[in-house]
Amino acid sequence: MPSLAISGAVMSESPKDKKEKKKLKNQAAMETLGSESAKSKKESKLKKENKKRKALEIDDDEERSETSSELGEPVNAKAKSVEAESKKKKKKAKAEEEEEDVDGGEEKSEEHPNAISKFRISAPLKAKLKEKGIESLFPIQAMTLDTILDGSDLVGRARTGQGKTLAFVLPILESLTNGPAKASRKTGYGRSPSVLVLLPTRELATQVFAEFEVYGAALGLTSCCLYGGSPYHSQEAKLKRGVDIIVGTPGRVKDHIERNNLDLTSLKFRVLDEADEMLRMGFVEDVELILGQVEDLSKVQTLLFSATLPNWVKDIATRFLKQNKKTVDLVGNEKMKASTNVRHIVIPCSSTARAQLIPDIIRCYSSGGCTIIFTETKDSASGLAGLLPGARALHGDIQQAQREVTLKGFRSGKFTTLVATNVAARGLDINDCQLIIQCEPPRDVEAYIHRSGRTGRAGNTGVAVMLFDPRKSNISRIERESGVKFEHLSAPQPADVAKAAGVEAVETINQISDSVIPAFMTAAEELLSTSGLSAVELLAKALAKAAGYSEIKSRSLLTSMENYVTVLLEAGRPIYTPSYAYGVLRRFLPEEKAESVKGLTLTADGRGAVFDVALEDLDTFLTGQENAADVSLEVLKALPSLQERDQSRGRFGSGGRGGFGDRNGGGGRFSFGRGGRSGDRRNDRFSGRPNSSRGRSNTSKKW
Ligand SMILES: Nc1ncnc2c1ncn2[C@@H]1O[C@H](COP(=O)(O)OP(=O)(O)OP(=O)(O)O)[C@@H](O)[C@H]1O
Repeated sequence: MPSLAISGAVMSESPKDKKEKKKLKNQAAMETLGSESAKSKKESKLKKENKKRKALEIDDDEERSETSSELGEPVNAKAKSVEAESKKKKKKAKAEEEEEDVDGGEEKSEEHPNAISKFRISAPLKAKLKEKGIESLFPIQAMTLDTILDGSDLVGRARTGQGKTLAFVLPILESLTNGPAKASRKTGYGRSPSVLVLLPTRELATQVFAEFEVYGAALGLTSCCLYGGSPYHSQEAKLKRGVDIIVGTPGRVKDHIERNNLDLTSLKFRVLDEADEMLRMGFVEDVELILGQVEDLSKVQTLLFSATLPNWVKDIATRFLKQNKKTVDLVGNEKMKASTNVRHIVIPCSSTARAQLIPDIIRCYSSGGCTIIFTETKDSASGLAGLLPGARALHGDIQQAQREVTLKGFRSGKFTTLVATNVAARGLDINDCQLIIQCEPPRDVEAYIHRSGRTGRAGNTGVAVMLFDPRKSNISRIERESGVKFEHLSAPQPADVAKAAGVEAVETINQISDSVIPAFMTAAEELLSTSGLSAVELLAKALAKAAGYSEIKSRSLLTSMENYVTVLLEAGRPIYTPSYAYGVLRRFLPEEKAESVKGLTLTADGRGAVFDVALEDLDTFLTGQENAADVSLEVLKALPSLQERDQSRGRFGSGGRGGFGDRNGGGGRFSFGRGGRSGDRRNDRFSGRPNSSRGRSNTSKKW
């Protein structure tokens, strides 16, 4: 089973790597000494380990049996047969281990099962991998390398951040220089490319291109990146000289074909990276045109990789990949589809409270690393970036040159908060990205998986926080479809955040030179004698100032708005509708006070309603309830389970009086929600299925 391999490789971290390095050193020393016995011992050990490694890889026979069926199904059938097979293999591996223990097994436990020394990777590439700190292959890489090198078409799926890029980069480079594609690939000045990699976004294209540049250079191969928004001239010049590998977005690649700059007739490899996204964006026709350029389909290998392969992608795989394609699916039918290295948190928050809340979330969850915030629209990305100190926006309306500057600045740590649309959701690999914040639930589960997967990469951990408005969002669908078990938390309370800030402020004070003391001594003494506060209290105030606090506000649990508190209303009988709850409030409050509550939502048990009350009105509410029979109001410390949007609709319909619309006409309460009341342009690309009728000019504007 795939999971066998996952556990082996993903866990490979520093202590083990140190051991591996030591082991490799030992091996090198043995070879230098020319010790025949050591050499033969090593060879026989390598043979055995190769066998074991093979046991972790896909089985050719099993794959053959699945090739004619559709993409989604083989995984099930395969899972069973692989499970039986893997039991056999486990037994066999155990026997081998015991055998090795007899003849010096102490070495065995130190070497990683997927150490790069064990793979068909040539010396220069191995050296480059080591230079980049890569000593062993990740499971998706280990399980696909031989298959690709041996010439098969392949569909590869692994969770975000598990190294899918190198899973195609390495075997392609090897095949072109030492493998089957070597003999027939074009060489020399003006050569047409051997490899085409298509991806959905410019940022991702640049990133994958960089990998080909680094590893391709080690083997003397050249690459070119083709994406829109950048001048044609330099791309044309490069193509004219001849390159081996093209990485690009469909629109610009198509443009170059139409301008006769690009000849794709003799490709050896075609890669569709994040194919589902590319097709969802409406690039189907472009992709078809591009893939259709190859003259002899039997001579080209097609590879398709993504962390998500929605069912409809199987049609695409059937159309573009050979019938006998192989499938390596490390997610398969496992419940959890999102990254397992990420803590998935949801916090209720109204759109109006986001800008106040997000800095505190960053303070509490970013561990000092960088944060990507996802918004649904370009306007809200720009708007939010403007409100958050030191943040920058990234979306499709920003000039390409500026997009590149922004991403470079973010990667290099010049600023630590990026506010982006889905343009940054796929594939981007940003070092030290600790926290993802989604301002509202995305429309589909794939977007959730990819966005949250911008953290917790390559075996690291991270946190993904999703804000949601319980009255408008349905997070249980995302939870169900992604297999994520959300941690339901309330917004960090300002007092808690301030405590954390106090610790930082102590550091700041400690760093101040003692030389300042004499100058401030007199003022300090005078303050102490006149303020009526103790020295510790005054010091606390000084720390607050150093941390940027002049007061501590309260924050509601429900909408996360400052200076509001969340209250539970019960009326001695079930509360079935919001209008009934408003009716109860009007029994003991003036009309305008009853109408002033924010975010009124029914509890999941149907016994009450929760809402936010302005701190200044709280007394009026609490005193008022005493005059109403059977009514109780309780200021909440934790939020109870609430009814979600669909639940309420299903039960009560959506159009009734006092429904979940904004009773105040959109002002102040959730006024930026899904209905687009704010006039904010919403990205319209998630139509759920690829829309071939949408033109490129249309789609290129979406983010
Ligand atoms: N064998 C390896 N050992 C250590 N690090 C690796 C290895 N392979 C890849 N990485 C690193 O893991 C990170 C994630 O890799 P990559 O971007 O290819 O993931 P991915 O599976 O394509 O993710 P996504 O689905 O989000 O696009 C990168 O920083 C990459 O350099």
